[in-house]
Amino acid sequence: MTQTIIYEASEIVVGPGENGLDRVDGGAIAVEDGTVAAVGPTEEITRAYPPENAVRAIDASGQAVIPGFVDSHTHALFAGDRSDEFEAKLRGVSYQEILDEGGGILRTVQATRNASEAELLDRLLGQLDAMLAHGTTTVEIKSGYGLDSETELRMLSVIKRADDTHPVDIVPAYMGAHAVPEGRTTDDYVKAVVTEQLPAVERQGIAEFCDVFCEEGVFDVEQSRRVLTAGAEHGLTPKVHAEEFVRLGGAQLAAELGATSADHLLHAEQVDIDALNASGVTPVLLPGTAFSLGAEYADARAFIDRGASVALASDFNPNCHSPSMGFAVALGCLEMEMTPAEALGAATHGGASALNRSDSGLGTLHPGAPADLCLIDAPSHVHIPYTFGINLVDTVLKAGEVVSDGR
Ligand SMILES: N=CN[C@@H](CCC(=O)O)C(=O)O
Ligand SMILES: [Zn+2]
Repeated sequence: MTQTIIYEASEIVVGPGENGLDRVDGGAIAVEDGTVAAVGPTEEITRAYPPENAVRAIDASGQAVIPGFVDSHTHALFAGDRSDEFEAKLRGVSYQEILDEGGGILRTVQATRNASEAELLDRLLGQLDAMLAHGTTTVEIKSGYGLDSETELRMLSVIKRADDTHPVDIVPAYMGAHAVPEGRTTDDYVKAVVTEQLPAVERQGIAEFCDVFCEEGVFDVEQSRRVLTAGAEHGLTPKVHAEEFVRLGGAQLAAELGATSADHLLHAEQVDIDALNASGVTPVLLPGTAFSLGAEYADARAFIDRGASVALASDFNPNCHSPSMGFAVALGCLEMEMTPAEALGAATHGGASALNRSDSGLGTLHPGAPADLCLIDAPSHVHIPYTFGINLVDTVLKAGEVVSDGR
């Protein structure tokens, strides 16, 4: 028996195709065993999969169906509250001035070290509820607010427990090299990451990726190379925070190491784009960060026009306090000259490639892909950026099961 059939949708966004993003107007989608069995025009699909024979039949008249968002870059697990820094930034204090005075990441580190595992889990589950309600069905979450073995492992353990209990799939990334803890030199701390934290992270066996903040005043290219090379020796795939505030060389490092993604890239140049393309590194663009910092946006057109398949992610963190992928899509269109189809593709199958998960069809609704999808209260995907500031996500299915009913 067909598990679920969704029919009469105004539009179904299927995934990348010959002309960009394939869509079906007046479409239906059949789900069996948690995956997409068939997608196409309603008449054709309902003939093969009659709604009366399905366990669940959803009339999607007036609604569009899109793949669930794949948010490939977040720091969603943290304690504390940095809304006062938001006000300071509005008064003109810079992100790096705040960090230099022990605020920013270092303040979240203090709060996270002081939080119990139960408190952290409770907080993360709340964030995941918000993400799911906004249509995110897969999210990458980094550690990096511990900066010592004990708290980094605690963060990863909380990420795993949340993944085990919450419908949103979590991809765990270790980011001990997120900042240099107070009282340590950078080289001394890199040594601790390489000789103490990484072996412990490997023994724990939760993290899949290793990320580093390659940035002026944080970790330089050589230090970042040491962290990522050691991470790879401990079984972790590299990712790089690159060219966020200045052009330091993180993108070239990502290309050299064959990283899965290079993220931020606000100051990347043509040669960096070409190097990333040549090495198959997915560029992850984070417009919410530029928006909240009042910074220049990454040049999405330069990437796309050079043939890169970019990802858009939320970068949800205490400095960019929105987990909404719909908002990232709106910024992609309104501030980065992306078309709605490009932005939605970047937020779905683009995210899957930034997490090494394209092979499963994640981020698409092609037959065989996981049935992770959202019904939205609008007739087409164009309404997602067009109706910025409003959450259009109604029902969400994860692996074919209804996990959020839009209420
Ligand atoms: N740039 C470094 N890390 C985060 C910010 C984390 C924070 O400010 O707490 C980012 O990706 O934007
Ligand atoms: Zn980040």
